[in-house]
Amino acid sequence: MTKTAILGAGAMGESVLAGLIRAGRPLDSLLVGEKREARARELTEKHGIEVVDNVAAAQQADTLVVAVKPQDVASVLGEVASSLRAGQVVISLAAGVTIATLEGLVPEGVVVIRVMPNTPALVGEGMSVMSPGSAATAADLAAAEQLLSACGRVLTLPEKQIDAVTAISGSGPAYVFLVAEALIEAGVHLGLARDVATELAVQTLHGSATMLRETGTHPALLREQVTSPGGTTAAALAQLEQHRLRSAFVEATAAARDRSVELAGS
Ligand SMILES: NC(=O)C1=CN([C@@H]2O[C@H](COP(=O)(O)OP(=O)(O)OC[C@H]3O[C@@H](n4cnc5c(N)ncnc54)[C@H](OP(=O)(O)O)[C@@H]3O)[C@@H](O)[C@H]2O)C=CC1
Ligand SMILES: O=C(O)[C@@H]1CCC=N1
Repeated sequence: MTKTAILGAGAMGESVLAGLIRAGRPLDSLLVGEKREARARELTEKHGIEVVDNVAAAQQADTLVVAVKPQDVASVLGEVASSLRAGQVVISLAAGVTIATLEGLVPEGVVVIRVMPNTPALVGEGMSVMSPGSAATAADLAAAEQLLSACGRVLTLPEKQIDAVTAISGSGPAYVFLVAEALIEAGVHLGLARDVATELAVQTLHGSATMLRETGTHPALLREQVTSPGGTTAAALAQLEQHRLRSAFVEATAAARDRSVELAGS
């Protein structure tokens, strides 16, 4: 089996790592590049994974998943560049780091694929969008898709859409977790015990997402089914409309998209 190394096992890198392990990827086909001793020990204890330095990871792996902060991508790829060889695949998860920048940081012939994942990869329910670099073949893309599909769903889109993708699915889990938090707090405000409010909110989010996925019905129709004329839901939705929830999402995602564009220039 080919070897995959994850350089930078923070929130996103560890989510991908855990997703791959959960999907049954053999531990000896995975490596992590991590410079901090204590974190390396923690990752080995938690996942049973071999942790090495970035250069050793680059030498041993066929595919490198770069999951460091956008501002650290250049230094990490600079560190491993002389160990990279033609045909090796570099998958960058970094927001705002363009394919052109990535290709300028690796030797010619190294395949670059830019990916925007999200943290539900941890439980095999991630959403990843891939944009192929100029040297990527159909076989490289198929292999990357196979790797990422262990962590959830995968789409391939042109790079020009990646900033918008980042705003919707990359950052998206944070919006959903914020909604969960808000619903739980609202339940507590209404007098429910916190654990009860949490169970109600989490199962309602899970059930609603499953219903969207399994029925394929438009969310507006599903919302109408909940909204009895003159009832409780109509009263609540009127408040959410008055507080401009829809335009808050339009403005929030535009801000995320703009920040992704801005990161490309930094
Ligand atoms: N978090 C998310 O939901 C998403 C993140 N991303 C992208 O993933 C990337 C990582 O983000 P996130 O996980 O949130 O950030 P974190 O800060 O949680 O993770 C970055 C990791 O990189 C490690 N690191 C830093 N320098 C090096 C190095 N030289 N060699 C090896 N490891 C190094 C850090 O280790 P240490 O702590 O020891 O410094 C840390 O574990 C970003 O580029 C982000 O844009 C993309 C989609 C979603
Ligand atoms: O907040 C960020 O910049 C990263 C990219 C998408 C989600 N988290």
